[in-house]
Formats: sequence, structure tokens, C-alpha cells
Amino acid sequence: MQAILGGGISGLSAAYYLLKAGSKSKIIVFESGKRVGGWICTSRESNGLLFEQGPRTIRPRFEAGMNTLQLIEELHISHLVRGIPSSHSTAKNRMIFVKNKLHTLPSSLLQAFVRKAPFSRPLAAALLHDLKASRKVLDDESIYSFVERRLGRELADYAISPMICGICAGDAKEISVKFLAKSLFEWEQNHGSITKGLLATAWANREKLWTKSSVPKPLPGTLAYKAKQERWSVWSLEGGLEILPQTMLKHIQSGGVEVNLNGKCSKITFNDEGALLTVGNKNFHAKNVISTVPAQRLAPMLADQHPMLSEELSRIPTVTVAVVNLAFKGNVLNHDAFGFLIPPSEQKPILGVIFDTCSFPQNDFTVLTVMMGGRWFESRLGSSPSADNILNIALSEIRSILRISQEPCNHQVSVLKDCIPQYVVGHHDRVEKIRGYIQKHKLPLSLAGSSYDGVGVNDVIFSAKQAAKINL
Ligand SMILES: Cc1cc2nc3c(=O)[nH]c(=O)nc-3n(C[C@H](O)[C@H](O)[C@H](O)COP(=O)(O)OP(=O)(O)OC[C@H]3O[C@@H](n4cnc5c(N)ncnc54)[C@H](O)[C@@H]3O)c2cc1C
Ligand SMILES: C=Cc1c2[nH]c(c1C)Cc1[nH]c(c(CCC(=O)O)c1C)Cc1[nH]c(c(C)c1CCC(=O)O)Cc1[nH]c(c(C)c1C=C)C2
Repeated sequence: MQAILGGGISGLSAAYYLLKAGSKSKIIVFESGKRVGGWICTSRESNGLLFEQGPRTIRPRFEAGMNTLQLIEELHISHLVRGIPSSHSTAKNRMIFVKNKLHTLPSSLLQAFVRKAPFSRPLAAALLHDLKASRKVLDDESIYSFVERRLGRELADYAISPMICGICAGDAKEISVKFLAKSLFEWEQNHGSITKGLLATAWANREKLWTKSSVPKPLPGTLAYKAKQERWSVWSLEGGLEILPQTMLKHIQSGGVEVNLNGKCSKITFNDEGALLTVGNKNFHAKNVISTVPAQRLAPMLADQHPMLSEELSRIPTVTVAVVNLAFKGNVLNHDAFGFLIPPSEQKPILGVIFDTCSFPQNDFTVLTVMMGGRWFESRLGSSPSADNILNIALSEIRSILRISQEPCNHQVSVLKDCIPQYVVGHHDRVEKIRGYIQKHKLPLSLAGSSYDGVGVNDVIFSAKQAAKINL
């Protein structure tokens, strides 16, 4: 038997790819909760409105993005895909709230040469800063410190810090530069500055500019091809993103995969035949295990037999995010944008707001999602804020920032406990050490999911595909 821990999108994807590759063993997915999908969760209100609790948009680009689109095709749900072209207002308008004002961030190369508040200089001037700053030889550092050193403090405060909030609800002063800017960091380490590294790379690749790129090109007729032709910035699914795990569940079950809901795994003991899993009060023998549960959940399962591995896994932290979905009758927004983020230096109780219906309209309603907490959950919201408390903070902030005085017709408050891993300084080395330990001890265990190689939906599906390949 091949065991998969976790029935989120990565666990389901692992089962899907094992099945697709023709695995002959019985495949069992163990999911501790009573539903599959993990953080992908869409709810439908009684008046038909859709609320997304977790992810709502997926990027189509790069190998992992194209892979997800291929998966969508294989699941026969391409007709539900709604792409947002990069010319759309929500792709162009991403805002930050600084000093009591909303500012649209530059979204084109041209705009980088013009001064735009809250920046005191055009963004392109940061390149001069980079050329003047001396190289600092380091193994890793925080993305905030890297950007502050090389490009200046304003970029670190007003571009990078909110962006890190908008991806992992984390503090840029703690998150590794390798999370988002690995190439830029390497350019400094190898060439002395980002600019010199960029020029050296462009020069080294000058011939490839006119020949075939190494990134696979989508084939005509595929969804990835359509995404490229139509220049999608992001896409979603008509009816909500949860259709993806639901469709996948039906597909893998019809292929013979067993999905055990309420199947919390509490212990893994490796032996000569593979692994013995303790799930509730039952034991299961597996030839190998693909874990897609958060590293901190896997850690206690291995503590008795592999304390060092368990210790390293438990050092990958997570944060909790409070999500408030709000719906209003009519259009209550004065902005046509993706939404806005608030840099942590502003010390506001919310992280940002997504203007859902600007991207995907829902009849005559405005749907907004307010995100709160993250790395600052306890310090800004307290240790266990009530749902009413969270709702009131969200409403008071959107009243003051967006000037919305109308009461919402629908609302939903959710606290997503430990939902996003934090790739803090040293994360890449830690993951290497963890995988090195597994390899050295020849454990029949593969790791996938958001704790290791990327936190987006594309990343985790791709990580599950890689894990399935190893386990064939
Ligand atoms: C608020 C929010 C917004 C997001 N927005 C975006 C976005 O816009 N775009 C994007 O690409 N990504 C986004 N993401 C990230 C994306 O949602 C995640 O990367 C992805 O859903 C993670 O899937 P997973 O299967 O790896 O993990 P999970 O969804 O965490 O699934 C793991 C599963 O394991 C189960 N489990 C835990 N412990 C055990 C155990 N002991 N035994 C058995 N099962 C167990 C859990 O119940 C869970 O179902 C967002 C995430 C959040 C939280
Ligand atoms: C404030 C909290 C959060 C918001 N979104 C997320 C959190 C934790 C989660 C999230 N958003 C994105 C990703 C990564 C997807 C990927 O492909 O890797 C995750 C895990 C996408 C995203 N959303 C915003 C940005 C800048 C990004 C990065 C990629 C991209 O450019 O598309 C913007 C944004 N996110 C949030 C808000 C309020 C917001 C506003 C502009 C919320």
C-alpha cells in the first residue's frame, strides 16, 4: 500500500499522479478532517453569493503554473476556468495603504521612471543605490535587509514588506531572501550587485534571446497556450476554486484510491518492510509514505524513532490568518483594483483587503475579503479573539479606509489556524538537511505540500507530482 498523509490539494494531487503513472499498489489518502481540499474552501451563501476562505486566484506562468492548467484539462474542467488578462484593471491596480492614503503601485517599466507617492524617488533610482552599495558576502538573510541594503529602505518598506504579507502573511524582516528573490541575491553574491548580475546574465544568455527558451513552451490548443496568448495574469474557477479538489476526489476515487476522512495519523514507525502508520486506533502497513501535512504536524509522528528529523521539521513555523468575507448590495467601492495591502510599519490591525468582485463580478454585489493577523496575530488581535471582535475590527477598518458606511448583507468570519508556513532565514538549508536525513537513513518517506518548496497552489501541486515520481 502507498500511503498519503493529508487530503488537501497536495495530497489529492499525489494520489492523482501516482494513479496517472499507473501505480499498481493500493493508494490510501489519510485526511484528519471531515472534508478534502484543506485550505481551498469555497462556501455558497443562501442568496447564491460565493465566498473563498483561502486561495482565490492562481498564476498561469512558469512550469508549475502550466502544470496546474494541464491538470485542469485532464480533469475536464477547462470550461470553468476564468482568466484575468494582464490588461485588466485588477492585474494593473494593486494598492498599498500608507500614511492614511491608498496608493497604486507602479505596474509597468515606464511607471518605474516616474516618481509616484509614497516613494520619494522613481523606482528606477533604486538601481543607482544598488550600483553604489558594496557587496556583503552571506549565506542567507532576510528579504527586508537585502532589499534595504541594495535598493533602499522605501522599497523594503512599501513594496517588499506588503508583498510578503500578501503571499505568506509574514514579516519581511524574518523571511529568507531566497523565498522570492533567490536570483537577485545570487547576482549580488556572484557579481557584486543586482544590476551587474542582471547584465552579466543577459550577456551570457544573449544567444538564447534569439533561439528557443529552455522554459517549455505550451502547445497550441492547450489551456496553457490560451493563457499565454490571452496574457492571463491569474485565473480562477467559475463556481469557486474548491471545484478543483472536489473534481480530483471523484477522479481518484473512481480510479480506486481510498480516501479515509477523519483519519488522523499520529505515528509513523519505519521498519524493514516500509512503515507502520497509526491512524486513530488502527495500524496500517505501507510500502512508502508521501506526507503533505504541514511539517509541524509531521514532526510529532516521527519523534520517537527519529528525534533529530522531528526537531528540524518542528522548526518550520506557521502563522494564523483571520479571514472576513463581506458582501454588500450594489457597488460600494470607489476603486477598481485587486485590493490593497498595508505595510506592517503602519501598525494597522488588518493585513489587507481583496476586492473579489472587481476580478470576478457576482451579480449586483460587492464582495470583499479582509485578511488579518498572520505574523502579528497575537500582538494585534489578542490570543483568542471572538468572531464578533474580528468582524468589528474588519468593518471599522473598511469604513475608515474605503469609506464604506453600508452594513454588509452577508459575512463570514474564519480563523485559519497555522495556515501558512514561514520560510524564515535558513529555510532552504533546513529543508536540505531534512531531505538529506531521509535519504541517508533510506526512509520510505517523501515530503510535499506548502512547508518545503513554495506556498502557492501551483507549487504544492508540483511538489506532489515530484513526490509521486519518486514513489513509483
Ligand atoms: C488565506 C489564504 C490565502 C491563500 N491564497 C492563495 C492564492 O491566492 N493563490 C495561491 O496559489 N495560493 C494561495 N494560498 C496557498 C494555498 O492555499 C496552499 O498552498 C494550499 O492550499 C496548500 O495545500 P496543501 O494540500 O499543501 O495543504 P493543506 O491545505 O494544509 O492540506 C493538508 C491537509 O492535511 C490534513 N492533516 C493535517 N494533519 C494531519 C494528520 N495528522 N493526519 C492526516 N491529515 C492531516 C489537514 O486537515 C489538511 O486537509 C492561500 C492560503 C491561505 C491560507
Ligand atoms: C494578506 C494576506 C494574504 C493575501 N493573500 C495571501 C495571504 C496570506 C496568500 C497568497 N496570495 C498569493 C499567493 C501566492 C501565489 C503564488 O502563485 O505563489 C499566496 C500564497 C498571490 C498574491 N496576492 C498578492 C500578491 C502580491 C501575490 C503574489 C503573486 C502575484 O503577484 O500574483 C496581493 C494580495 N494578497 C492579499 C491581498 C489583500 C493582496 C492585495 C493586493 C491577501
